[in-house]
Amino acid sequence: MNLDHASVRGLPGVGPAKEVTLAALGIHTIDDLLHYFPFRYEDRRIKPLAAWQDGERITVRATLDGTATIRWRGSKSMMSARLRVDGQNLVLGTWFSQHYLKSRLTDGRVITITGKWNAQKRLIVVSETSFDASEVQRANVPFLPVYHASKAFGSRQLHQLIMKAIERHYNDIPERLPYALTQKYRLRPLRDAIKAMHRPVDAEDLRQARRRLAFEEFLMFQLQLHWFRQHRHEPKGIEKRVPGDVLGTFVSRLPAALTEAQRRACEEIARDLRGTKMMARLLQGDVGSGKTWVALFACYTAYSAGYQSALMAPTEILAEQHYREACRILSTFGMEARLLTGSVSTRERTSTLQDLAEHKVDVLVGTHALLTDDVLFAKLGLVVTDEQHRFGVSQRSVLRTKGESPDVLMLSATPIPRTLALAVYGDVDVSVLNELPRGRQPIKTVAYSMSREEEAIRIVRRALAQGQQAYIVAPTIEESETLETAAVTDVFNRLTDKLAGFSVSLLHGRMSAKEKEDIMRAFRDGQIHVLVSTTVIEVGIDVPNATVMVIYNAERFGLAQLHQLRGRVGRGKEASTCVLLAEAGNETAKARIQTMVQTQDGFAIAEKDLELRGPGEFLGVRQSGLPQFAVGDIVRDQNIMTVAREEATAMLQSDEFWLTPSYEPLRDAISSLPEQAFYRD
Ligand SMILES: Nc1ncnc2c1ncn2[C@@H]1O[C@H](COP(=O)(O)OP(=O)(O)OP(=O)(O)O)[C@@H](O)[C@H]1O
Repeated sequence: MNLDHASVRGLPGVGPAKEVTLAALGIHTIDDLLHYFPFRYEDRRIKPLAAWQDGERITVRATLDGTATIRWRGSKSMMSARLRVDGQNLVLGTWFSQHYLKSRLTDGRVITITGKWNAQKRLIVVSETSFDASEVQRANVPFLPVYHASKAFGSRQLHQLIMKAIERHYNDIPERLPYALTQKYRLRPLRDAIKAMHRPVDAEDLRQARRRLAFEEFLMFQLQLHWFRQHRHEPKGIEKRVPGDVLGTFVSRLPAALTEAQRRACEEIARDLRGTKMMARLLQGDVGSGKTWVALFACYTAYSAGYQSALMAPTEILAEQHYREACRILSTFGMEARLLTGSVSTRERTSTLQDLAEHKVDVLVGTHALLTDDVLFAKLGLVVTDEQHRFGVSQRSVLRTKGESPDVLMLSATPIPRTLALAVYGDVDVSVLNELPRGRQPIKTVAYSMSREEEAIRIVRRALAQGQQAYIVAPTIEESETLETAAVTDVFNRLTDKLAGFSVSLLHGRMSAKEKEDIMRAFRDGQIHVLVSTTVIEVGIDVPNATVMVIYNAERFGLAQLHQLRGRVGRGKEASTCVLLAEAGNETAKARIQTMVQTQDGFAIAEKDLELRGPGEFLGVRQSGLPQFAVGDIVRDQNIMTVAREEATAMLQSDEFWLTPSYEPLRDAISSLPEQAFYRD
């Protein structure tokens, strides 16, 4: 029986109405149903009290000590009872709106409950209660699968239906991987893996099931990716005549020597620009590693071959900073740099556009203002985008159409693991700046509870007394403006009082570009001592005299963001401090803060962040272009991805793959590929 085509309609209990509700979940065939995997599992293994973590959902056998009491608030009830767990330990059980259970909660009765543990109050907020042996047995699975379900079709009901489908069609579940491969990597048969996903016997069972399914998914993905690349039209780049000593000339005019990593990246870029292939290179640098100079080198190289460059940044402040640095470094070569943002005056804009078209401008720096139709280059040969994941997919490609196959350099201050880079950006080459310019000192990071604000302020005051500056950041979402400014204003008002005698200023997303720029400039020039800000300072601001960073409600930020923020200090010769003020949170929140305290390596932090938050959140964007997998996790399962990649490459080159019947399912999968799947830009 072909499960791909078998409707769920044939399953016991599924009539026309159920069919519709299942279809709403995207389940049409039995194959869909079998592959509708839980999005998480509830850990139902009974653990001793000592192993319970605060905030964790736990399952435990408990003996009632006394009877339950009920309190009412309006129509809502709260029922409490003392419970004995693990022998003699007493804890409190609380049931919300479940007063109907009261008559069954009798003194001395043994029950099995599942609920959330509050360690401080020694209290379990109970969500499920099992009274008799059969109920307990039913509930007694080590991992309870939880499915994305609908009101009409609950998670539990879905689970039952899936188990029925497995029972009935176990032998119909086909094998898609050839035997040789399952043997080589000791992968279990697909049917066993599917069964284990829906009802794992233990943790190892689940692990093996996930491994098998992730392998298959990744292999398919890689096969499709490679096959597609082999058949697509490779855009040809334009060979640039770059003088042989281009790097030597560039370096000779710099205010300091390049780091080894910068030098390597520059060499790679020069090689790319000389080549016939269009450059698609990702420059990944940890905070403060000096990406700008490398980007400017790329512009200089394009210039030396007679081409113009465009450098696009996600915010005005950052574009302005790049522009200033471009003027400082590139003017020594007689290069003309111009700035184009939303706040450039019409007159200036008009003259810039004219000069651009007449090739009097060599580097155009700006925000997405560069993308408008009337921005026309005479001879655009290089496009540099900073933090390109902040731009929409369509925005990124517009800039490229302004030249004839221009080379592309993407800067990223969010270090991401290599596998992820490959998955996100596809076929790019990667240069990594994993080294800081000489003379930098490590940043001392401390985590305080919010109640220790005073101590943080003392650290700020000490730095100010030595003529240094400080950043204070309060949590916000750039877009939600009313809330944000209120929070920042609060902190600002308090600090203005407490730091009397120093100049304290406020910076937030609602200010005009001009206001922001004025404040940043004043801060850069040392006229402002303390900058209280929202995350608008997040990207790229470079003020070496700032040595203290205090972050309020640090638990609300992602790790990558905290790392970015912290990277604003420690950019000069003085020692710097970062204070994370955080509310005590759950384990994940604590783990995040600890990671920040322990390491300053952006790549290590990025991996941790991905592990704790998931890739979508890490990049902060839904449109990140990350491929979604049902089971595999591009971060946690990086090794599997690497193996799948190698296998896919080898497979496509082997006769066996193209000729042997056992590879047929994989061959079929390749040909059913929608092409746009790989046009990311
Ligand atoms: N090789 C070098 N030696 C000394 N200083 C350098 C070197 N390269 C860059 N710098 C300086 O280091 C500072 C940080 O460089 P840059 O702003 O390019 O960092 P970045 O990689 O963009 O980091 P971030 O993403 O944190 O902004 C700048 O002041 C820059 O002038």
